[in-house]
Amino acid sequence: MAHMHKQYPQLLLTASEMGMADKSAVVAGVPVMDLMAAAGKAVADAVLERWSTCSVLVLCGPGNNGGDGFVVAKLLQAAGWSVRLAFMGSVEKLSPEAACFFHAWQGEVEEYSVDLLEQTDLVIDAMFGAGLTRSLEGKARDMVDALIEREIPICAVDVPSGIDGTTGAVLGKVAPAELTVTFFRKKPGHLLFPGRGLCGELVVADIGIPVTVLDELNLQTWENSPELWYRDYPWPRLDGHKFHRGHALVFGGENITGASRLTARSAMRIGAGLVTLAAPIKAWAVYATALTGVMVAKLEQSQEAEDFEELLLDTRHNAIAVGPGAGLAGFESIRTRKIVLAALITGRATVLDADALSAFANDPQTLFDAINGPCVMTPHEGEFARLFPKINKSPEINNNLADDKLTRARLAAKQSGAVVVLKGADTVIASPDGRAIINSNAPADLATGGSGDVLAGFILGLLAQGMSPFDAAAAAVWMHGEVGNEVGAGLIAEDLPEHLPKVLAVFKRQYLSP
Ligand SMILES: NC(=O)C1=CN([C@@H]2O[C@H](COP(=O)(O)OP(=O)(O)OC[C@H]3O[C@@H](n4cnc5c(N)ncnc54)[C@H](O)[C@@H]3O)[C@@H](O)[C@H]2O)[C@@H](O)CC1
Ligand SMILES: [K+]
Repeated sequence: MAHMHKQYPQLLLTASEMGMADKSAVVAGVPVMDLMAAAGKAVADAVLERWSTCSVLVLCGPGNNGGDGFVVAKLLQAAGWSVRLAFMGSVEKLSPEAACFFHAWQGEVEEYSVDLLEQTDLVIDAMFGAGLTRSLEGKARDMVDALIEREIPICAVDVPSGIDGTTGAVLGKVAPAELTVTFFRKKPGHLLFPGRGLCGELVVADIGIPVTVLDELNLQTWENSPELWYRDYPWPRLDGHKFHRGHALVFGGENITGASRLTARSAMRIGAGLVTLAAPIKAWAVYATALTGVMVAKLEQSQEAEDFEELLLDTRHNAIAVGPGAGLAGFESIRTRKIVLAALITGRATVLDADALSAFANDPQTLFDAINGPCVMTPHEGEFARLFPKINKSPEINNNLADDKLTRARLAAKQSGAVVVLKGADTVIASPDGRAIINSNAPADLATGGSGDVLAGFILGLLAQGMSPFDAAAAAVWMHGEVGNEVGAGLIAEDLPEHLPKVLAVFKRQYLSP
């Protein structure tokens, strides 16, 4: 990710970072009046593009989000729409800019009342944006309740009111928008659930903030996109050789053999030159029968960990995956731990998933202490809670107001020394150095058994080809989402590696062609 430049459109800004960007824009000579006028115009334009003339109610709040609302109201009225405006707050407390646009509105200013919704076809939600600090109360809350109940189409300014733009948390209740127009850059709350599910279509509008303001901010959060890592993607070289493409090693248990097979096959599909699956002797025949391109190594009974260590003496095994189907019952748990530690002590690139994480639930520190090389952990929420029990309760988590996935993943990466892929519909990939990526292309179809085993395999395959753990994790998560979209409804985990070539072909055409 050496090429990750600050001005990439994928950068995400928290509320305070956005505030700093606004200030820098002003210092650079763009007055707040201009920013607010541009913000309001962007919203009005987006509305005019999508809806035909109708009765619109603009709900303005006490801060600058309301200021944007005054601008929208005036523009829609100028376009011939029937516009009513309701304002909550005191004019004296408005910022000079918002006050100026308030006075420019020549129509009636009404009080908040749910009766206003009677003859309303469309609502502009300019109640609260980045300045929201607590749950909505009183008339604003009543209005939101009524909006939820009546299902009137809503266009939200910046964020649907009640969403914390930094975390995606809902403070109180939120009426879902059909369209959200935000400014300059997306905010994490547009991509993290529950916020993401309430934004509807998301438009990012340029309001005249110069991109150079980003240089002054130490921004560390991006929306996942090939733009972030395609330059480091390990395409096979024409003069290459399978040995240049790495040799991945996967541990497979004896009870659930499908999981590690999916991992191994997925590592091959994404381009690992060779993949060996090491399996206990009891299950060896199952693996050997089922696998063709993937090689199978035998681990003798009750010395599986020792045999695995011996395989690791061969330094050509340059990337290792442990977890899918590794086993947790009785002695299996001890064995899984031994195998994980044997992998980590080599300092080679390692993916830890599923049982490899749960096996350390009682002693996470031993795992974290052993991580001294490139390592990617891929917990889902359950595994995360087992491995990082303190993080879910720590005060950094937005004063316990929100289940802030971004902060949790970052803290976990820092604490463990591994790249943490906190899985879900809004998977977060966090690096121990503080960088984080939110993924946004995964369809719901991916929530199916074995899907995580495939993801572990994609990461493994990219690590084997020499990609750095943060890049490999981001690329694999993105590919996983794309294949999910490619297969769509009816998807089963087995489909994922099989449809990957189609996704790779499109990706290659888009990002590798001259
Ligand atoms: N700062 C700028 O330069 C720009 C800001 N813009 C707009 O300004 C917004 C941010 O403006 P503000 O920082 O004024 O924030 P808001 O407009 O979101 O609201 C802040 C006000 O609401 C109050 N408040 C917070 N939570 C409340 C609650 N639950 N109940 C009642 N009152 C509550 C605060 O005390 C404060 O008075 C952005 O979302 C965007 O829409 C745009 O105009 C573009 C330029
Ligand atoms: K809003």
